[in-house]
Amino acid sequence: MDEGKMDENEWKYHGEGNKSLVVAHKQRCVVLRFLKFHPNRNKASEEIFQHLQNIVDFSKNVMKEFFGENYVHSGEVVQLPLDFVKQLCLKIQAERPESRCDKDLDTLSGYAMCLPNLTRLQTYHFVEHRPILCVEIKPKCGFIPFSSDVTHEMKHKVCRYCMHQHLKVATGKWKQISKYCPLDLYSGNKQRMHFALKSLLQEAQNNLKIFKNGELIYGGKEARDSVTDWNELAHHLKPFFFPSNGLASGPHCTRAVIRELVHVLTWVLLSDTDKSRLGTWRAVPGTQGLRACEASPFSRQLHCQGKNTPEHSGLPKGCLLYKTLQVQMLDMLDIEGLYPLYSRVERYLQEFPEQRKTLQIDGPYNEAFYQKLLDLSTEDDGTLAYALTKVQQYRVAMTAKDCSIMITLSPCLQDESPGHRAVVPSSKSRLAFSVSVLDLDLKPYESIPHQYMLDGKIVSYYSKAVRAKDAAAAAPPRFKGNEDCTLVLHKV
Ligand SMILES: O=P(O)(O)O[C@@H]1[C@@H](OP(=O)(O)O)[C@H](OP(=O)(O)O)[C@H](O)[C@H](OP(=O)(O)O)[C@H]1OP(=O)(O)O
Ligand SMILES: Nc1ncnc2c1ncn2[C@@H]1O[C@H](COP(=O)(O)OP(=O)(O)OP(=O)(O)O)[C@@H](O)[C@H]1O
Repeated sequence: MDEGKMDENEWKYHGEGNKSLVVAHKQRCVVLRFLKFHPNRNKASEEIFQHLQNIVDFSKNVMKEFFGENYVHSGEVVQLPLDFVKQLCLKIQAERPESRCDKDLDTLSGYAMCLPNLTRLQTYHFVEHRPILCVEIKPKCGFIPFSSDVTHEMKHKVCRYCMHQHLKVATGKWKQISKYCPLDLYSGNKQRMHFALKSLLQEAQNNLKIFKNGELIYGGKEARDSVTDWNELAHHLKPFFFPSNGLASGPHCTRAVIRELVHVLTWVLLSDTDKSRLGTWRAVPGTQGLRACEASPFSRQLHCQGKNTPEHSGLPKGCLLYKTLQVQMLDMLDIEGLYPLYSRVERYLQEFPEQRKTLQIDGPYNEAFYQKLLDLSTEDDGTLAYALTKVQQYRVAMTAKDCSIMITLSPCLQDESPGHRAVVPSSKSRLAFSVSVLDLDLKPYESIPHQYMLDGKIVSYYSKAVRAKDAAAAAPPRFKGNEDCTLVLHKV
């Protein structure tokens, strides 16, 4: 990329999260990722450069080690002409979702990250002229805390995602509770994974997006605009999964296409595409914390039928879900066990603020930082060193709990050899695929008190909601439902 000759018309709005905004090049397979800030809270250019460089270093020196070379794309920091950034900001403003406009793109520093566009196969060159489908999944935390520091009994039964759903619906972030439960997706059991993926397709929230040829075609909508149109989706997907046969349109075709998509995604998610030496790295021995979640509709349905939830069938050790889960499990103490250790570090820093740098709170995220994360002991010897290691491991685990998995699929042309690319042996079409992980920015040290507060809020809201539901179920029949009420009114 020639940073000297940048034209905003060659770029288009691609997407954004809470902290960054992404634009994609119209011809080439690259994106620019800018930081966002609350209005009037812009930082010094040097600070922004350092922050972005830290993101790149953390990705290269830490996350690549944990996830494996193949899955992580670290990108590089680039300096852009300020005029280009300002024009780009104006050009894309109208396309930004309203709910994200509380923050503005950083137009003052001129720094951004340049990354491969992961919604296209990772060729990093010019756009390939063959259709490309990309499914982005933000799977969230895939285990139930196993720490003995957990005080809320509910946290041993119901996963955080399922509990959080209730609070999110109550606060209006989403319209309805999703049937998706991360524990089903991470179970490695095909039946449970199919259920999880179908649930994501029914209620995408911010956990599922589908792109076709780099354009968003499904998900990524705000609560008020989210309409699940499977017929339209199936129309987009049909050429990928049923390229030659003449499946008619209509509900039968829609179901067949969705089923095929779910099967292919499950196959890809379970495939071991990383041959790096780190395939067997484990945060926690055995299957600790991997039980089913009581709130998952899949488990509840089986429970009603008097059956047990099929246990996880075990994720293959090289697959991205397995690696993500292992990194998430660096959170061995849960926020309840971690918070007192954070307070220990915080007390030390209050007394010796100049030590912040030595302790590598804000980087550098180098080999030494990575090595310290490998100490998995949970014997608290009362030292600052122990507390610091657990705090840093927690930050890394939280990062893995919030990352996204990108799966790209593209049909192999007839008689074409896939070359170095892995292929889904789908019966209807041969699809070359690649898998990668994105949004691996280390969570800030400062977010720990917020995590602690939020955890309490999620559990107490959920417990209250469950109690209210139980009370309603136990109430005399005339208070039970609308029909009963109507009858009483008729009598009057
Ligand atoms: O706390 P959670 O689980 O709600 O996660 C936040 C995400 O909400 P979600 O529940 O996925 O809708 C949230 O996503 P949205 O902005 O809601 O799309 C962010 O990813 C946030 O991370 P950060 O503060 O921007 O670094 C996430 O915050 P962290 O907890 O990962 O810091
Ligand atoms: N390299 C990439 N290639 C293609 N699309 C990308 C890439 N990086 C980000 N995106 C898209 O942009 C969106 C926002 O990016 P990202 O998740 O990094 O933002 P964020 O603000 O850090 O997220 P969060 O809300 O989790 O903090 C992603 O969900 C994804 O759809």
